[in-house]
Amino acid sequence: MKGTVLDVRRVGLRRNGRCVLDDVSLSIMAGRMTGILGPNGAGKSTLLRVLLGVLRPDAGQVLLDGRDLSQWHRREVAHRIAYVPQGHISLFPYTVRDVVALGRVSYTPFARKVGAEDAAIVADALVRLSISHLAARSYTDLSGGERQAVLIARALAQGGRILVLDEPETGLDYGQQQRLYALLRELADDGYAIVATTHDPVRAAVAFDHALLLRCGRVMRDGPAAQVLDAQGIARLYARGPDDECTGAASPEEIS
Ligand SMILES: Nc1ncnc2c1ncn2[C@@H]1O[C@H](COP(=O)(O)OP(=O)(O)OP(=O)(O)O)[C@@H](O)[C@H]1O
Repeated sequence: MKGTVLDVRRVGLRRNGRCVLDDVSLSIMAGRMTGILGPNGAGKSTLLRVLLGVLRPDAGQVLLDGRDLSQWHRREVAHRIAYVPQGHISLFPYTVRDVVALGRVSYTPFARKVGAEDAAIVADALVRLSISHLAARSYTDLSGGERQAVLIARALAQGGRILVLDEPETGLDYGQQQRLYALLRELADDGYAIVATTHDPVRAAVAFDHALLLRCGRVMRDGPAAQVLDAQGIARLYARGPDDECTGAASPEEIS
């Protein structure tokens, strides 16, 4: 499909003998914000790890720019896909500039210091996130929202055009969430492919272009966010039911 940068095709994955993803397909497209939603244990984080190439599917495949993800060198993947973890707290009091510079590690030969070009890229990322004033501050002293901005700056400095975020709004107040989603929209409008898990279906219906609803490792719905996350879709996604223990799964439903 035109604009597809990551193509998840009928992926299945077992962990410790348990099926955690079953026949999951999803197209991640440039310029689009894709949300992955589902109850606890639905397989959202597992799917993100498959997208990042950290977990390899047992069935199906993931194509990055048309080539199987497992065939790419890790460094090449790092230059294309950046991960923004959830509520990350560093144990070391690195400065904000140093944390963002970690995005350049895969470009820097071993033991070489960050060069002038890397420093300029780091500075640009700080400007983009409006956090240049924090550059010399210790990352460990920042608020949750500031840390989130730093991690997104690090992802931008990494140079990839695919951003994968794990529950990015966690711990942010309403205003910070609004600003976060406005920023992600700006990035998508600039051509970035944004893919994020979230536990907020009401916001996701408005903020995302596309949504994949997972239940028990299977796709329950997949389509335009506002359509799949209507009242009925949300109710079905989070309803208690016989598949609460994930012994069965809802039938997939295509919405276009
Ligand atoms: N290493 C593992 N071994 C066995 N089962 C696992 C392993 N990792 C994850 N699982 C199971 O896979 C299922 C999906 O987990 P996952 O973390 O992807 O869910 P999630 O949708 O991200 O949940 P949450 O919303 O709670 O973060 C869960 O039932 C989990 O217990």
